[in-house]
Amino acid sequence: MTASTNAISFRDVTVAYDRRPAVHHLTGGFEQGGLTAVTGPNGAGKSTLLKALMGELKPSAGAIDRGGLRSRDFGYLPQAADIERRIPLSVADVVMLGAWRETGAFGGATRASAEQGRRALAAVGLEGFERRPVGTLSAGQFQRALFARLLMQDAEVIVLDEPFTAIDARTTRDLLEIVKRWGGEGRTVIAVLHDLEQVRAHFANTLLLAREAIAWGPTESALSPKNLLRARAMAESWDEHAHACDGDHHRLRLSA
Ligand SMILES: Nc1ncnc2c1ncn2[C@@H]1O[C@H](COP(=O)(O)OP(=O)(O)OP(=O)(O)O)[C@@H](O)[C@H]1O
Repeated sequence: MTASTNAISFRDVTVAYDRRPAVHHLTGGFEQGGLTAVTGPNGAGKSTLLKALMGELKPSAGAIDRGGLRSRDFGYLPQAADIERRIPLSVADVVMLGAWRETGAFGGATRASAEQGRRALAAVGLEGFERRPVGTLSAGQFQRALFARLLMQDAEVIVLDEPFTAIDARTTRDLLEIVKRWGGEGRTVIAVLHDLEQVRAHFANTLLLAREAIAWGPTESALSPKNLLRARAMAESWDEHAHACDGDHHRLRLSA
């Protein structure tokens, strides 16, 4: 992968909580256009990596080059648990939030954006749900509404954190089609996923993360049995009380 084909590059990036690295000395790039999966064991730093990419967390070392992309070029769907669903918003409200670029922070929906919102709801199979409070939706329906919002955002880079976790098979299938369409349109999609069969079937590139990169490249080779074993071994030997990263280039301290 050459630098010129990367939309976003990481150079020796470490992201730490209380000086304990969750992502450690990560170097590599997300290819421009197409689908890249981020996978790895629990606690591997996948969500942390996305938060750093979105600018929500600041690396304690290294640099992220977003290749001139601005924050408005990114559409981000955090993990379900991170999203507050008890606020009294309707499905239409949630979807129209994706149009803020056109409507402005306090502007009302234009006729064009309202029509776009209806099309987005239809695309995710939620016609007729406009007035429903989001709190009354099933998990799958809520995820569909959030995908409709992403459709409205029309972002160049779409960042998804476990978009199909706790989502029924039919919804997963429908939303996966939208993800594939985004890739086909030349958008860059970066998705944290646990289902390796899904990754192998639909994602050309994969970052296999175990706090550091085990592999980052074409999915077939990134998810080789050898790499998967190594990722698991790394996870089993993580010492949650590991020493703080002192900025050197050693790997994470592993317990004996
Ligand atoms: N806000 C936080 N404060 C302190 N430690 C955190 C925080 N968020 C995550 N961590 C720790 O950082 C490490 C990486 O967490 P992260 O959520 O990024 O992993 P993940 O790969 O997304 O995990 P999972 O697959 O379980 O969602 C874990 O050890 C986790 O406990």
